[in-house]
Amino acid sequence: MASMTPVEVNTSAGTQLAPVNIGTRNSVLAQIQARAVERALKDAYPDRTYNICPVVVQGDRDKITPLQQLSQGENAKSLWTGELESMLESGDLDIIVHCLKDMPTQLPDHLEIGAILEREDARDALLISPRLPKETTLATLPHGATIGTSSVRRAATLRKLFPHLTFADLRGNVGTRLAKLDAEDSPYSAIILAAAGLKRMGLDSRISQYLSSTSGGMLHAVGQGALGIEIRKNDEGMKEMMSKIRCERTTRACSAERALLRTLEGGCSVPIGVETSWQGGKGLAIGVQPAKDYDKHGNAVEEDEPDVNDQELVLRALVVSVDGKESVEYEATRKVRSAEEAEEMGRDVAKILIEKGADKILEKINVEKQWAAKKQLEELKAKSGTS
Ligand SMILES: NCc1[nH]cc(CCC(=O)O)c1CC(=O)O
Repeated sequence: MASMTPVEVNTSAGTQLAPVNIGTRNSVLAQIQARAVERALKDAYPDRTYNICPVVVQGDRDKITPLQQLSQGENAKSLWTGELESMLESGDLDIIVHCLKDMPTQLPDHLEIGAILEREDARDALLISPRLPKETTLATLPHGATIGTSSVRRAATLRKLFPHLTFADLRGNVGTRLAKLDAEDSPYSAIILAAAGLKRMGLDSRISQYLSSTSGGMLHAVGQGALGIEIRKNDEGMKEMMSKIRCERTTRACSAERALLRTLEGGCSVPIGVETSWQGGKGLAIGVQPAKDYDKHGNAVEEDEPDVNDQELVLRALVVSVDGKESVEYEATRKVRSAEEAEEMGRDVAKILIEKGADKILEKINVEKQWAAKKQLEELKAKSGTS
């Protein structure tokens, strides 16, 4: 089935290009995202046909092993993307739709990001147990309240800012996590999820507080809220199609974020938070202008955007220790005229964070992670009766 260039198929209607096979995880959210990409492609190429192919991946199958251990070492790459990437490499798929946040910063040799689409809300969101008042925020949660999250970044940042809160693991797709929050005997007072996923699923009415540097002091994950499309490097046909649906502003911002993460050598499970915005342009050189403005309901305010080349990218980044006691933070502002220049900015900000002590924080986390993995392995062996 390998199709490095579009295959021509003979039908009664004449010669036709083969359908574009779109790979996706099989969760509800993943399939909504795949349909959004299909729609964008259909708009640009109405004459092509499209096939959405949902695939069950390892990360969705294994719900027992703690995420941090699952994503150790070589597993880190394959957990959410491995099976789909094999199908892309073999030609069974032509593109894979990913949450950019779940994509490793280093891709397999023959694959690349073909396009990054316009970003949905990049922020994290706080959702409150139905037992608590809807207007509850991080700051007004009761002392000792338990927050459900499996994200080291989210827990570490919140430990730093809200030491009165406690944290417990919470896994599963968005629907499962909401059900666990709402359960009568739920151990959680609140959970934190990406606003983007909730908005895509039409569940944003559940959000009690949108979190950002100016609300709750939370920075989001690298690439959060954006979709990344993976293609084969040598697939010129797909490259051409991708160029019609990419978003330059999002591509530059996320390129800076991903280069920062790559330089700090962090996987998706390390406590690095970022926030990017664009400022200036159109004679608005004074005054910060967020990448998107949001009204009081959390909806993006549409306005004429200035030319991205007239603007400056603001990149803020935070590295925090797991206990929340140590952290380094930095913010840079720069004109970036291409994705490559944005990557350079990301690397430069990473170097400054390292100079400020980020390497020591990350080194300690890696040592602790290896120790925890070793301990877990020993426990498993002891349980199964082998030595
Ligand atoms: N960690 C899992 C994950 N990966 C991407 C999203 C959805 C948001 C996005 O597109 O970035 C989520 C869920 C969440 O963090 O709440």
